[in-house]
Amino acid sequence: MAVFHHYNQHHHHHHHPSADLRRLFHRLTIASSLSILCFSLVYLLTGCCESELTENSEIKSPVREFLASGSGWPHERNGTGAGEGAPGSGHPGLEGNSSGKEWTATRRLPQALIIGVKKGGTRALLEFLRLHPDIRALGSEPHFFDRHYARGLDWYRSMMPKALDGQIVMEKTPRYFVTVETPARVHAMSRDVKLIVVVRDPVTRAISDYTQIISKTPDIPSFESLAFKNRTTGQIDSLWSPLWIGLYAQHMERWLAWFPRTQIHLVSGERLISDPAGELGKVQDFLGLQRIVTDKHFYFNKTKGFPCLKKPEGSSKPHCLGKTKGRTHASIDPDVMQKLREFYKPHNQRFYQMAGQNFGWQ
Ligand SMILES: Nc1ncnc2c1ncn2[C@@H]1O[C@H](COP(=O)(O)OS(=O)(=O)O)[C@@H](OP(=O)(O)O)[C@H]1O
Repeated sequence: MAVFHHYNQHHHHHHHPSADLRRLFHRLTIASSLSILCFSLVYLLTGCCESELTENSEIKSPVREFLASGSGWPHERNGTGAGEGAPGSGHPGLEGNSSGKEWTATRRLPQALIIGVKKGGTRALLEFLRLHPDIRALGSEPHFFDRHYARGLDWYRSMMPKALDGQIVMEKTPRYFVTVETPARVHAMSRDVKLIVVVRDPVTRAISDYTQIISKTPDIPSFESLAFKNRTTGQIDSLWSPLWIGLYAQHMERWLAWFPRTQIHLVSGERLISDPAGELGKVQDFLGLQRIVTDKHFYFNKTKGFPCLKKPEGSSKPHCLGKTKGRTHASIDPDVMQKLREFYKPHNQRFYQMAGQNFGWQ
C-alpha cells in the first residue's frame, strides 16, 4: 500500500497535471454513464420482479417453502447478485436463487378442482393442500361453472393465482358436484382435469348444512319439519336441498358420464378429521405430487376438537379453521336420525359400489 502511494506521487510529478486531469475526467464520465446504464437496467429488472410479487403476495410462500425443502431451483439469472436485497422483497438472500422461475409465473386455468361436497370438509382440504409448494389455490369460491359461466374462460383464468411452471392450480366450489350443467362444462374446459370430492355421512352432512342455514336465517322451520313431507307417514322430502345433496350416487353418476373413475378422487370427510395426514397423502399421490404435507404439519387442538395447522401458509403461528367450521350442530331427534339413515342406506350402498370403497356410514 505504502509503495503504491509513493509510486503514484512520484508518477504525478513527471506529467502535465492538466492533461492528467482531463483524462481522469474522461474516464470518470464514461464510468458514470456506464454505471447509470447498469443501474437503470437492474432497477428495471428488479422493479418488474417486485411488482409481480406484491401483486400476488401469496406467491412468496411456495417459493420460500420450495427453497426450504431443498428441491433445487435453477441458479441466478444475473450472477451479479444485484437482485439480492431487492427493495421490498422481505426475503433477503432468497431472490437471487429464486428469480429464475418467478418470470414464468402466469395465470392458468385449474388442473384440479375440489368439486364437493358442501359441508364435507372442503375448506380444510384446500387449506391443507395449500401447504404444498407445488400447489397454487384460489382462496375464495369462484362459482364459475355453476353461476358465472357466461363470463367466459378468460374471466375464470383471470381469477386464478399466478403459478410457476410445474405448479398445480386449483380452486374449490362445493356446489359443482350437485349442479347438473357442471360436468359437461368442466369437460369442455379440460378433459384431463383432476377432480376431488370430499364425502361425509349424508345424515351428518345434512345437519351440518341445516346448522349453517339456521345460523343465517334463524326463523326457518325445524329440521324435522323440512326433512319430512309428512311426519306421520315418515315420507322424506328428498328434494329438500340438505337431503338432496347427500344422494351422492346420483350426482356421481352424472360426473362419470363425462370423466373416467380414475380421474375422480374421493376423500373421506371423517378420515380428514381423524387422520388428516393419511388422507392428504392419498390426495398428493392422486395429484402426482411428492408427499410434502405430512403429520408434521398437524396437531390436534383439544379445545376446537379438530386438527389444526402448526404453521399455515405465510405464518408462523398455529392456526385452526374459523368458527363456522366444526361448530356444534342443531340437536336432532334420534328417531328422525334413524329414519334418515334408513332412507340413505340404499343410496350409500350404490355409492360404495361406484366408489369401490366402503365409507362406513351406518
Ligand atoms: N380440521 C378441521 N377443522 C374444522 N372443520 C373441519 C376440519 N376438517 C374437517 N372439517 C369439517 O368441515 C366441515 C365444513 O365443510 P366445508 O368446508 O366443506 O363447508 S362448506 O361447504 O365450504 O361450507 C365442518 O363441518 P361442521 O362440523 O358441521 O362445522 C367440519 O366438520
